[in-house]
Amino acid sequence: MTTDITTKGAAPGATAPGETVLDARGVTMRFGGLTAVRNVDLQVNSGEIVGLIGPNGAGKTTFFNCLTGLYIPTEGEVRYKGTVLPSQSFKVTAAGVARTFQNIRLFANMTVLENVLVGRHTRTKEGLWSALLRGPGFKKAEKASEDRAMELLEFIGLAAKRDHLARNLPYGEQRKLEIARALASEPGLLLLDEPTAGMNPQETRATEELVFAIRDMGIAVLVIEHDMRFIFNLCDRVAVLVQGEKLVEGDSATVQGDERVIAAYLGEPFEDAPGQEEVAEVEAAEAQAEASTDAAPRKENDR
Ligand SMILES: Nc1ncnc2c1ncn2[C@@H]1O[C@H](COP(=O)(O)OP(=O)(O)OP(=O)(O)O)[C@@H](O)[C@H]1O
Repeated sequence: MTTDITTKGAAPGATAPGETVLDARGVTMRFGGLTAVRNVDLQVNSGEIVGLIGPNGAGKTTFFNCLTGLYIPTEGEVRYKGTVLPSQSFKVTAAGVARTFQNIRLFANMTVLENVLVGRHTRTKEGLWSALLRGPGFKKAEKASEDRAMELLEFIGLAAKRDHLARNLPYGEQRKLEIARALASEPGLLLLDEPTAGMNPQETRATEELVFAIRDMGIAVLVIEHDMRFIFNLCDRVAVLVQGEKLVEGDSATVQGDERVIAAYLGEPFEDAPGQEEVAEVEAAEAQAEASTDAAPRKENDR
């Protein structure tokens, strides 16, 4: 892991301890007749890493999109540090909520450093176009921005590759660069959508450390991930979405042991051998089924 822990001061968007950073209430998102997210409440507090898990199509990304202004929820309200979030994504980023995407969305033909600088556009007066066109305003503010961008690249371990084109980075480094770009907007809350997708175990482990380091800088984190080892190692709290609804929320041990979560998502029914009561229950049910089959007249096509 190349994360430079010496850069680990409080981040500019850091949140005071004990503050509720994200407060989503009754969030519902319908697409025509399909309810992708139904009446979901979720809070993230300062200093927390919260996981959002669930089967494919459960509504996790749709919920993220409702938090970040990509979708306007059909019902419900999303507050960031007590204020209702605006409905446009660039305003949400400016308010202090940054995200990464399931499918990497870097500027492939820009350098590593330029990608991070673009992420800073909500924090510079010059704005996105000036940053892209390198106009006079941008030149003036360039030094301070570049220093901050380099700090972030040091933090994620990509400083040595500042001049490489983003498209030439290995996949795991592209994912890290996305995180650096999100951090460049100085968020108080970072939303990560499947940050370890496609990573090998070493890269996943390094990402775990990176997320802990981000949390330690005072940035709250909400993360969607299918890698359960990653989620249960990392998160203070985990919420489980199934068919758009929040099924369970709790610490890792509670969620891992919840039979509804096992049945709907984790898919490993029992860690231990079934107890005597369960064996007796199954035997009784089998005996009853056998008796009723013998008694019932068979239908033609059962033969
Ligand atoms: N823009 C959209 N228009 C219509 N239906 C949508 C739209 N976006 C998502 N859906 C549907 O909403 C449901 C939830 O999708 P979503 O992508 O949020 O699930 P997910 O939990 O993130 O899945 P995965 O783990 O596979 O990424 C799915 O049935 C999906 O097809």
